[in-house]
Amino acid sequence: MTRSPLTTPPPGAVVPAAHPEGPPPGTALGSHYGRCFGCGTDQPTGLHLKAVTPDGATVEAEFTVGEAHQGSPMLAHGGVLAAAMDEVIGMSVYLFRKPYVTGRLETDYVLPVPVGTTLHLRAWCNGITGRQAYLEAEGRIGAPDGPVAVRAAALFIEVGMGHFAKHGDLSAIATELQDYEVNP
Ligand SMILES: CCCCCCCC(=O)SCCNC(=O)CCNC(=O)[C@H](O)C(C)(C)COP(=O)(O)OP(=O)(O)OC[C@H]1O[C@@H](n2cnc3c(N)ncnc32)[C@H](O)[C@@H]1OP(=O)(O)O
Repeated sequence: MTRSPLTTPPPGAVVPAAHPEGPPPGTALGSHYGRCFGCGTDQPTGLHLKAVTPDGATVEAEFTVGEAHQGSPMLAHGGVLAAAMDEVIGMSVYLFRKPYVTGRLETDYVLPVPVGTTLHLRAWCNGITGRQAYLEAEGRIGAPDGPVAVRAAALFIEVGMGHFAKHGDLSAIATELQDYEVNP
């Protein structure tokens, strides 16, 4: 991954262990919000990511590129692929049971991804320091050990629940985010 200093964990950043109250290894993660473009089942043209955590601290997911995800004829749009990386990385940092949002997302596009391809995604945390979480993901074509088509590195920033209350739909937040710790 070609990573900038902004997405590279500084010395002292710690890779967290699985949260004691997090999902056990092998758990399917489901959708965190029905209308989410990344994982929501109520979003017809969304990505419909299907995710599982193999160890409580990382995420593996599948995304099948559909007709609605094209940029050029029968090839995936780069922004859609970035959205898939954002989503799987977001799912992985949420395993630590605090609310985070994407601050920065960097993407390397390695291979074109035709419509109909199932991308096997994997995301993991390289370290957390203060409110900053440094994460990475990759997407492989056709199988978990298939050729790498896309890589991403990200900086996620921990926010209080007030972030979602101030900027989003407060009534939906109560049901969607009730599992996470509320920051002071
Ligand atoms: C299961 C769930 C899956 C979800 C997957 C999808 C995730 C998403 O897509 S989230 C939506 C997209 N992201 C957003 O909308 C975020 C919009 N941005 C914001 O709200 C704000 O800029 C926010 C919250 C990131 C930071 O603002 P704020 O809380 O005021 O913190 P701020 O003081 O600016 O920054 C905190 C630290 O992070 C650093 N930082 C913040 N943003 C960045 C950035 N883009 N690049 C580098 N550093 C940054 C700051 O420099 C600061 O560092 P330090 O503590 O060393 O001074």
